[in-house]
Amino acid sequence: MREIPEATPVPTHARPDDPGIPHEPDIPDDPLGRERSHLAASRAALSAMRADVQALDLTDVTGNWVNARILQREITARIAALADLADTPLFFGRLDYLHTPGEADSPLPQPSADEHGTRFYIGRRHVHDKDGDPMVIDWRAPVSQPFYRASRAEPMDVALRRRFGYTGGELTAYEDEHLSDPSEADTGGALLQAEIERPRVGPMRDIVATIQPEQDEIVRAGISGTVCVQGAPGTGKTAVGLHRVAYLLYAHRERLARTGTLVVGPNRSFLHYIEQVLPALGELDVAQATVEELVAHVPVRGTDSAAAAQIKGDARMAEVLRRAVGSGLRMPTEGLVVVRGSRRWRVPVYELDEIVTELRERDIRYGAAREALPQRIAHAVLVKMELGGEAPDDRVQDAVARTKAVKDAVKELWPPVDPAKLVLRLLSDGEFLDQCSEGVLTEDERKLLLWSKPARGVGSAPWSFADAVLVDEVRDLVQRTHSLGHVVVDEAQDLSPMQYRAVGRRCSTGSATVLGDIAQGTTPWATGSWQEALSHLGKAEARIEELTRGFRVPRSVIDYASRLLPSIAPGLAPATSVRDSPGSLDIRTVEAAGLDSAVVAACREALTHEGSIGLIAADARIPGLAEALDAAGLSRLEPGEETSRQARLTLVPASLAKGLEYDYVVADEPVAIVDGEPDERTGLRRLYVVLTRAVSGLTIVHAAPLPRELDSDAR
Ligand SMILES: Nc1ncnc2c1ncn2[C@@H]1O[C@H](COP(=O)(O)OP(=O)(O)OP(=O)(O)O)[C@@H](O)[C@H]1O
Repeated sequence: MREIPEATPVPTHARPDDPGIPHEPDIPDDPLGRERSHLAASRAALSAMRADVQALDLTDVTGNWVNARILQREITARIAALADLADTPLFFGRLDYLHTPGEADSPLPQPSADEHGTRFYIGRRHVHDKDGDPMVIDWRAPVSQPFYRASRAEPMDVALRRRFGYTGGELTAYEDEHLSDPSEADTGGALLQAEIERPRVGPMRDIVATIQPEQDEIVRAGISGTVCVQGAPGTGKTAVGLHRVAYLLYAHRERLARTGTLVVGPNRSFLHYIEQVLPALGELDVAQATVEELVAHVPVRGTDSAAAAQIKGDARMAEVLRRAVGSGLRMPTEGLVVVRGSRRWRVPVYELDEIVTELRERDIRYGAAREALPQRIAHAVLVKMELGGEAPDDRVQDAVARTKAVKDAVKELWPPVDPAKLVLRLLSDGEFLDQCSEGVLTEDERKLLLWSKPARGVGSAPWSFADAVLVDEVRDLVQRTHSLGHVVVDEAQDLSPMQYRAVGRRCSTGSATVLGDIAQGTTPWATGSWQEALSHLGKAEARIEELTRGFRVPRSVIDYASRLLPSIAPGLAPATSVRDSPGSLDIRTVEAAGLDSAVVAACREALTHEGSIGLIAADARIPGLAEALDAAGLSRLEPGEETSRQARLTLVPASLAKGLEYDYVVADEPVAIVDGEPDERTGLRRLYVVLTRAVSGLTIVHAAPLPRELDSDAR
């Protein structure tokens, strides 16, 4: 980070004998020095906390080795969580309250240096001294909230908000806002601005020091409701989603430890990119998966045409599958006889009919009903036994349920369903498909669904990703999918209705955070309305929030990319940019023969700047550009590979650019990016994604004319 001069002189109420400041013999009398000694004392306290945990003797407290191992694992995790990371400052802010929080009505007139509890240092984790008094407060604690939300208009009882600036782990600057002092002017926040504009190297980092009020509202929203965030590129959706997970794990740790949390992202390189954020916030117990991974019940080796995938992803398929699952159900045509010893017990057909009808009408899973059926039949037998003077107990009922007669009847009336085999039959057997989709799908749609050659077995069928989602739906119809406590779905605009259902059943009893941007939807089934998407997710009552303040893309670049909005998402407001620097936008027109070498030259120039570089091109152009870079001796990374100071250039196929960002982006031949998609709107949306990945500058290199939508006169 850049060195920032001290923004504000000595705060009036900070004295060396303040409670938050260690009582050391040589306490510096300059404010920065005092803050540094609080940092040093906090680090010492943290290492004492760590040493305490390390010194725990488990021999007496654990009765057996299983307990000992569980405890040991927890302790190892706790020790790891208490590590003092050199490059993550222990605290980044300070709040001085006017009154002791929780006692807002208390008559304390001014923040007093003698009052404990009025001053809080805000950091990534809680640190306390040997007496248990807090030295650093977790950013997620309620007393930290005003750090993010308080304003001059609503100071939330805060007298002073101080932000700290660090250079290479050293506390080098601070900046104050006296929120309750009407005479102080708004200084704009140079530290905040510098932190936001810091160049990017390596994976995504946390934004815990600079979360903005509108983001904080989403981060701290209650766990019981689902929140959906429509956000323009770079407005912090991904960052907000990850911080929300960290917040929920803090506020509802026990509940979520039991039920689990999951982040769903569009692809592995995206998940690699965000992978470091939660551990940096001290949260390790969060699963990450793509939708493909969630539904990996069959080996996917086939692909669908866009038209076929669209139908397979249509919500109407849920009804087709429901019918398919129920297609094997039979009503009884004859009674059943159970032989026990010398006696025979008969369940007449009308009684079986009643049992089956009652089970069919109940809202339970196919598999659960199938498990209940033998017990119901056995119970009917038991009643007869009692009427016949016998006194059977529960074991007799179980034994009756296991008799061949009952098992045969169950197989006949309620046959087992193998989800993959059922979907295989649906996609191979035209008659069966007709029967299940009567009145739901058109003739043409059915034709699109059928495989050109019926598949012989589950192992060899040409399963596509969309088919795997169908199998997942059937699995859920047979047996309820386990629901997690909270699921975050990023880039959600690209999910099909059937994929929403797949994600939704994984949080059916929990809640979700849905993040996306309609303008960045690049699948043929991309959602046009969040309301509709949320109803497929099973969360129609979710709250929808919109973010438009962009933290990534500089003004000149976002204004340019936003020229595409009227064609790709007419209803959406263009993003603004909070970045002070207007950024650089450079559009170079070259001869077709010189395109590759001009692109290489642009990359070379970009490498003269600090930070990461992304060369983004249509997927079809990637092999050629890889060769050109190799020939020029420029080393390149694959998306998802970590950038370092030595290797900073990533060659990114346009199809994988979503969610990623680079300090400088070189965009190759926009028209090729548009033409790489099945239709023009999708192509322009893909281009919009590509043009909005840059943090500091964008260079566009093209030989073919640019799409006319980018031409300001054509708008
Ligand atoms: N409050 C903030 N302070 C500092 N940086 C921020 C803040 N909010 C977001 N950012 C940064 O802005 C960049 C964009 O954020 P993020 O990737 O979460 O946006 P997004 O809305 O998911 O974008 P996209 O739609 O393009 O995927 C990231 O580098 C993120 O760290």
